[in-house]
Amino acid sequence: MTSANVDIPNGPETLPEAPLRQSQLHIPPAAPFKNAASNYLKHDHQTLWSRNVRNLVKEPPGLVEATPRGSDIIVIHPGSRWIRIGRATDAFPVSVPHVLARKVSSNHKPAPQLIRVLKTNADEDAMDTDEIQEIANPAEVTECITTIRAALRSRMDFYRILYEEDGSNGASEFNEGIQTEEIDGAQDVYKVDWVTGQPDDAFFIGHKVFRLADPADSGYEVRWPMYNNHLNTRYYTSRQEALSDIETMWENIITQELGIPRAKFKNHSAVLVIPDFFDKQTVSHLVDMLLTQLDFKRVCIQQEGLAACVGSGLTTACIVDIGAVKTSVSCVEDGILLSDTRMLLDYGGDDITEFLHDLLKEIKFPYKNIKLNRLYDLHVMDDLKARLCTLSEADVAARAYDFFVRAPGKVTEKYLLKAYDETIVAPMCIFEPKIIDFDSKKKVNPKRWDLSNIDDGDLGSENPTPAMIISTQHLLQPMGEGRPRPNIDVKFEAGKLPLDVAIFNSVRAAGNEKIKKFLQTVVVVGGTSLIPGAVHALESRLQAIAFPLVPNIERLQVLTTHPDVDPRVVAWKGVSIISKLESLSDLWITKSEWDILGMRCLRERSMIDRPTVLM
Ligand SMILES: Nc1ncnc2c1ncn2[C@@H]1O[C@H](COP(=O)(O)OP(=O)(O)OP(=O)(O)O)[C@@H](O)[C@H]1O
Repeated sequence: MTSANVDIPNGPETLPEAPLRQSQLHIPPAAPFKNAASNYLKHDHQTLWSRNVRNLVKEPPGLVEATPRGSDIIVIHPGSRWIRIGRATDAFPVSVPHVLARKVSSNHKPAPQLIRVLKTNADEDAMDTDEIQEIANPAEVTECITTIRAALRSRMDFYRILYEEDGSNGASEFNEGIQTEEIDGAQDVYKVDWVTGQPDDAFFIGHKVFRLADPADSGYEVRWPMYNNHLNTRYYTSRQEALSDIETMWENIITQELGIPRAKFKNHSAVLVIPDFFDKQTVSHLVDMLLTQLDFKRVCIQQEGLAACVGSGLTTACIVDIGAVKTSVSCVEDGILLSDTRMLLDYGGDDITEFLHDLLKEIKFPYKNIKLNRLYDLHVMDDLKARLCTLSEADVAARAYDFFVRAPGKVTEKYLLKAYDETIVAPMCIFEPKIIDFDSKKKVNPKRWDLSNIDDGDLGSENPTPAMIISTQHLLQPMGEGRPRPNIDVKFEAGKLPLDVAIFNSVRAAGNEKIKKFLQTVVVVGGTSLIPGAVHALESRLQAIAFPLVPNIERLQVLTTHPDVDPRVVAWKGVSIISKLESLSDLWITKSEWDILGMRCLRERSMIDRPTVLM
């Protein structure tokens, strides 16, 4: 509106301003602060969350009491190799290999297996597929093995254990002369009942995939949909494909193993256990799938580190979870996982399996035709790893072992094998990870994944944590006067750190005053922590790092779970305990909240950076 006082030169004739107000609505002046008495949106109970929780618990009282608390809660802990799943009231979860074999059309391009071998061991047969693409430089590999052996020898000298210079040569000579023994099917108690896919078998899941004779020949593709802390972007051609496999697997496992019909999923709640350093996009897709496709009543998110801490009966500890593909380190203090302390290491038990395979080939492994991209051969090597490997120097000795190869359509073969220090050199790679070919672990395989179909989340959406930044500081130093800082991928570089150094950096990131507290309770969990001697191996190395650097440290202790508790399921167990707590009622995400708030729910409805009231 033009003011009457303003003179507009040569403008239209202006009328004197009418004595009217701009609006007939009464706009009240702002209330003086001291008189503000409204409680609107000042209390938790007024939020959408609380209203929804109140609505959810408005069930007939008889119904609430009829079943034990937690019997309608399903705890799902997906990993790269295993998924653990069960009702919160179950003593133990069902453990199923997290793998699916899906029928594919005949013109489907098979997925690459990405198994790495040493150049000396690369066999011609394997080379004609595009699987074994990552071949380590033999000179570098030999140098790394020499470094590991030197470290082993100095530890054995320290413990006054004799190292046999000729141990591996002796084993090699023994293995060269080995004859196989054929075992009659009737006498083989572990004989495999091989299955071949029928035309209407669209897929196989879990243990059955290992019994599928020649999946490729029968038109099936074997897929592991999770890898590390994200969807398996190295293996699939799209995110949707991976999610659809996960949905098929989870639905089948819940219906068949837990006996809950699909129609009753809507009466159940799901707790999803996610990695400490999780990939936001992956978590978002999984929550969406649980609420939208699988139709669960509500979903809650818990992090592995906190879960393992609770499962170990502690509220404060530094948790080290050594899995198949990844190793996570994080500190939990009074029921809060300290985000700054999270470390995600890019190695695990599978690297030990591969390295053991390489080392055994060097000493004339008697089963010459082994290929780790065949599931039954992977099983042979995994089994040998579990029986042979040790991290205790006192166990190093030239010993003979037997193992059986059960291949489809063939008679079972029994082999003898002798090994010396290979049994300790292989698992020592977690302390000397230079031997691991990290470049082959890069997230996206450009041969398979449509790069135009990628969003930021598929390439990792979380920023590096302070613990990761501390770990790579030496790489970030300016090279000299006026020279720019190198542009490095902090998460990737921090993922290559030796386990003992990574743990020390994690506790350092908690702050100087807390270092001693966390070093007093370092808890090792995950499948790979089952290697005998792992606790002492870690404790002695951590002491060597921490004692000179931390003043007045009295005690440094590495623990594992109680012998009765399987370290592979301890995180699941912890979540099953948390799920039954009263305090969890604040943390459920319902479908309607997810529809309105989406990813915001993850921030506001998870225990990430929030204390768990353990009562
Ligand atoms: N007795 C054992 N000795 C040595 N290693 C073992 C033993 N039992 C299992 N493992 C190894 O533990 C690993 C599986 O551990 P776990 O079940 O914790 O992994 P995951 O949760 O599937 O994987 P990730 O945490 O990497 O996503 C495999 O590499 C397996 O070979």
